[in-house]
Amino acid sequence: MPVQHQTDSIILQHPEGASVTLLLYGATIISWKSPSVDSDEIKERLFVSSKAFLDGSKPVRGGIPIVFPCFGAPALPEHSKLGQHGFARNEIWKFDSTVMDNDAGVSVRFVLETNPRIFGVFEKPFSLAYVVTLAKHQLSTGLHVRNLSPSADLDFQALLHTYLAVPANEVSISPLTDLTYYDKTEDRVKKEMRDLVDVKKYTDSVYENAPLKYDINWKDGAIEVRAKNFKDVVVWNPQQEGKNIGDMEEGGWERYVCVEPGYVQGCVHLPPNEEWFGQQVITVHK
Ligand SMILES: O=P(O)(O)OC[C@H]1O[C@H](O)[C@H](O)[C@@H](O)[C@@H]1O
Repeated sequence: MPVQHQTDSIILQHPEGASVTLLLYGATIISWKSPSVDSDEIKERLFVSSKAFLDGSKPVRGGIPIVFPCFGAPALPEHSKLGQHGFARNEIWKFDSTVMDNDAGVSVRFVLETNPRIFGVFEKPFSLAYVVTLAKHQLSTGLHVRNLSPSADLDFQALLHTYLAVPANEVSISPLTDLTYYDKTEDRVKKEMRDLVDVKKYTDSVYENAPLKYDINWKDGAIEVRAKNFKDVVVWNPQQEGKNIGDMEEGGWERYVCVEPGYVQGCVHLPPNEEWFGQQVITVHK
């Protein structure tokens, strides 16, 4: 069965070996396995900490949590009751439909609508849909945000917090040269001078108006991330600071880099009754 329904998760299975496991909690993808281009060996492509909570008691430390409607601590007055990274990553989403199921791939759609708990912290009428598409070497994740208000804008930030399983001390991310970024580790704005960005030291960088296509390379691997409408990208690896993260496994920071396409500098002002779509497409090249 290409789409398997478990009590609290959905498993997608591609005929040529790729698979995805998604928790309904947060619509968080917690596993993406894919063959390499030059071999049929199936590898896990996402990092999830062995200390992550997968029981819905806390956002998952790894995989692809969805950040909405604020990134980091809330900045807008109407977001003031929200926690870090908003509520989408810690609400239970509903499976909506299988969008596609053929030899090219399998695609499923999830939805999140408001509920009394969300309404208590965020009164704006909205609906979210998340479309996950699995192909042999590719995972696409698209977030649709609909403003259900007939009269007021919906202001939000959104981001896909992707933990790529890579050797962090070898990996490079490019092209980010000449971009302006906010270095959260130093609380200041900088210009990126490096052609190849690494995460050998504690890195928490928010690149603004980024090129929407990123090459993530290391000795034995190559992954490309493309984005649509997520104009910014965050590169995060805590290095030894990871010891202060309760649900991070010891040394986990050596096994991933977060490359997070998002709209997080400023926010989307979505007019009444309109829809916005942001997407990332991750392709395994090696
Ligand atoms: O610990 P979390 O709430 O999951 O956030 C994890 C990280 O998310 C983003 O990458 C932010 O830029 C970081 O500042 C933050 O530490």
